[in-house]
Amino acid sequence: MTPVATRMRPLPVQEQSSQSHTTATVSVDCPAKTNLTLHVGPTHDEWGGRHELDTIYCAVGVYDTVTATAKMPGAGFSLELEGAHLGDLASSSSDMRRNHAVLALFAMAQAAGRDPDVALTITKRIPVGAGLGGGSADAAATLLAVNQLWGLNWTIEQLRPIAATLGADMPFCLSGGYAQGTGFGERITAIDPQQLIDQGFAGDVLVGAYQSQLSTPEVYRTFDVVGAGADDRNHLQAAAISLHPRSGHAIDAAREAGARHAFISGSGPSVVAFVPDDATAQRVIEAWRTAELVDRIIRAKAPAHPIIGVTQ
Ligand SMILES: C[C@](O)(CO)[C@H](O)COP(=O)(O)OP(=O)(O)OC[C@H]1O[C@@H](n2ccc(N)nc2=O)[C@H](O)[C@@H]1O
Ligand SMILES: Nc1ncnc2c1ncn2[C@@H]1O[C@H](COP(=O)(O)OP(=O)(O)OP(=O)(O)O)[C@@H](O)[C@H]1O
Repeated sequence: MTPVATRMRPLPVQEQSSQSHTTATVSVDCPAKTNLTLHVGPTHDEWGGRHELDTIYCAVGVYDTVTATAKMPGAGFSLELEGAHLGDLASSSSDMRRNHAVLALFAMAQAAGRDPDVALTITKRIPVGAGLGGGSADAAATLLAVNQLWGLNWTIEQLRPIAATLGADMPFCLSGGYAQGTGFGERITAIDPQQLIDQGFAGDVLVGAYQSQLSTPEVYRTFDVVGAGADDRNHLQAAAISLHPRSGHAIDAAREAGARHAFISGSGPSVVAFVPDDATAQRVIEAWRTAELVDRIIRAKAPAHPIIGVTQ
């Protein structure tokens, strides 16, 4: 499919400069995330009603690219989105001021005491509303890019509290790899990867993606009613499958075709399958395609990490 470029509506409350003054451009490739385990506990009022989590995050090598370019002082910000699969971000009712990358830019501007005079471009490859943390990846990429663009040199540990104000997954997305998340998902602890690698949670991954999106709050609300399946490492899996049954069939097919692990990614509806070799990958792809159990298949590697590049 030919990629479409969507230029977002200009912000009415701020003057947009037609001539941006480029001092530097920083591009960050930020990977998607999945949850190798996701244990969901009770809700907490002090977290805005969010649930207590104990999760093992894993970054998966499907990357969005966020490019940040300095603009003239007072020029304000701009946002451009590119990509073949923009989901509800392509809708005319999508408000760019609510885009996670823009919220991240504003959070950095506030923390640094600066104006958000930055042009952002997001090349989206992570499916939207898919349980793959695409918005969180874009926010994390923006924090990393602006940190570099403004020469702040803040450490990841200094950036994490800013990321935590934006969402549960964002602190993890700053570093990628594997990590444990507790609290509402925002408290990140390093873990020894060897056991996960030995269990087959590394190497080749197939992502089964869908045109339809699932709303994360709706999946949590459904979980509150249906609970977790007896053997589910991801407590949101039964809720996501009840809302999107094709994902359940895709999990069954991937396991039958020899995937070492196949599960709902986060809040779904995407399915992630870890495969031990190329022959198994081909069998899973064939099974998914023949029965039309997914709409799109993305091949990737895990674990993955953000990549920061300064182009000027
Ligand atoms: C499903 C996961 O991706 C698993 O890592 C996360 O729990 C959700 O991550 P996220 O989208 O970054 O989450 P947030 O933006 O903080 O919250 C979105 C919504 O998800 C629900 N939510 C999220 C995190 C959490 N610990 N409990 C929740 O109930 C709430 O309805 C919340 O309003
Ligand atoms: N930069 C962004 N990329 C993707 N979605 C965004 C972005 N900014 C805002 N959103 C909105 O956030 C919603 C969730 O999108 P996202 O791709 O982050 O889903 P998700 O991975 O299922 O989220 P979660 O992290 O809650 O599991 C979408 O409805 C989308 O409109």
